[in-house]
Amino acid sequence: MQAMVVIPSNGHARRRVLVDRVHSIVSNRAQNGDEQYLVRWTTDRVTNKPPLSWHSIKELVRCLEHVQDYLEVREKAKITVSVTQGNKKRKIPDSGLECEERHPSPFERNLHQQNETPSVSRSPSVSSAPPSTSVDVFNSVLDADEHGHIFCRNHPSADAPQLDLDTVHKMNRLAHLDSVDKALTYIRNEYVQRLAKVPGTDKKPIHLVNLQDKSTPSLRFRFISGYVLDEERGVYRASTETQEGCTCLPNMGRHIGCEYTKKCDCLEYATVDDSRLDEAGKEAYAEALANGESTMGFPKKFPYWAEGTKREITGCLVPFYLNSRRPIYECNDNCHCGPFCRNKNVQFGRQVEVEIFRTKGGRGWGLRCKENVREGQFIDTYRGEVITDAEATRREKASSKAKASYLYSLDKFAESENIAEESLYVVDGEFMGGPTKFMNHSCEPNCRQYTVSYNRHDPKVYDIAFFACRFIPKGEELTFDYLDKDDGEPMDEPGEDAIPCLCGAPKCRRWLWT
Ligand SMILES: C[S@@+](CC[C@H](N)C(=O)[O-])C[C@H]1O[C@@H](n2cnc3c(N)ncnc32)[C@H](O)[C@@H]1O
Repeated sequence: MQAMVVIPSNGHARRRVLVDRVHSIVSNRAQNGDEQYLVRWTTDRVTNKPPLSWHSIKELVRCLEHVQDYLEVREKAKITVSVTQGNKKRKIPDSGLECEERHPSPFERNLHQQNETPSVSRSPSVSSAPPSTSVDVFNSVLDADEHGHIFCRNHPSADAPQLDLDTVHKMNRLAHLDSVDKALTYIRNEYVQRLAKVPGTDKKPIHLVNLQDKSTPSLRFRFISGYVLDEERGVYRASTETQEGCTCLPNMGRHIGCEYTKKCDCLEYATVDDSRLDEAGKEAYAEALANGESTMGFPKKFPYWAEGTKREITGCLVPFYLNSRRPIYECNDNCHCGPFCRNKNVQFGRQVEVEIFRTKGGRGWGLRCKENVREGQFIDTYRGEVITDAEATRREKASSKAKASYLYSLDKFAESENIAEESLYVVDGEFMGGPTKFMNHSCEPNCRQYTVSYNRHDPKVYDIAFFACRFIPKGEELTFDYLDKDDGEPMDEPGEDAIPCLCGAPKCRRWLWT
């Protein structure tokens, strides 16, 4: 049962604004040394006077995504204002309205500079509530439930002070003068806390550093450790029955088990190692290829350096794979070879301590390593929602070309398996994914993306794994070539809305996307 209570606007530390009912944050102000934000509550009415109330940042700890959205709009509006000063026209944040330069009215000033005694929202059900001239709650009244969750009633109150959204947008000119540092710190701390909960961070942490400005990556992003398939729109993996495991046994030693590549079923589609074929073997292989037959029984290229080679390169990609675009087929959970099989690597996840950092050159956030990385060492996979091609096109159209793109097509086997473009899947790492979301493009990259499959019979869902293509010293930014171009391969002619590349490499192709 929810209790009708009077809620001090900067009340008890445990009181929290109920995030499910919040529409957005629409303003900010400084109040008695505290930072406050104007919450616009959801309502089923179409109105220019929705429920609004001021809250201390402490009460907004469950709504920091909304606060961050507001601060982003506010920051952009600040830039717009400074760019357009001089022609006396201003773009107003959020509303898209333009207004002539004007001075705030005394009412607006009052809204922003109130510093009277603790203000109180009025509830008709609380008869003892003192009459108040407070303007902390507008167009409605606040309630709280027994858990201290504050929410606004979903019907108008003629009793409450009135405030419309146009006035809020106009008074936001003053909001730009007030500090939002506390909110920025809360947002950053929240992000850091979330980073600490990402699976695998106990062994290999993910850090966050920003020496450029006070921003934090979006809190709307969710860290995930595996793909999230959009099953509602028909995205599925091939059935698990097709995910046959191999019959190699564990701990059989070098050149036995999966490394005895003639026998490992998982390597059926891996590249044949023709350097290990004698004349008769070469002939048989040519015949198998000509007849489109399975190459099972021929020795295959094993993807990783195995034990017995130098300890420091064990587990790294061998040059054959490193320098080619060949898919890597790893063993899977149905295999008999067990967890220590040397053909299992990427599936265990990130092995490198990384840092998300704000880049200097206008490329937003980037990712760098906190330890030296060896040539051929696995770094991490790209994660996200797996969506249909149609859904990816819809999302792409809905956002501008200049906006950061996080879409990654799973088209490796399209040609060989004759999969039509519209049947392909796409990984979208914008709203959920891993730290590789922050890897920027370079025309001379230090990492490269590889296809890693755990089910050779599923050409539509596989992992995209990043490996170092050369030694990367600790602290260097991790980059890959978004277009996966070969050295010297030219770009298409840039169109009108082509995006310039800011990688700064000597051999930069100049365009990120043409
Ligand atoms: C996958 S995101 C990389 C992370 C991104 N920097 C961020 O802050 O979230 C890709 C976007 O980063 C930016 N970007 C990456 N590499 C770039 C480059 N070399 N030049 C310009 N922008 C780049 C572009 O906006 C691109 O759409």
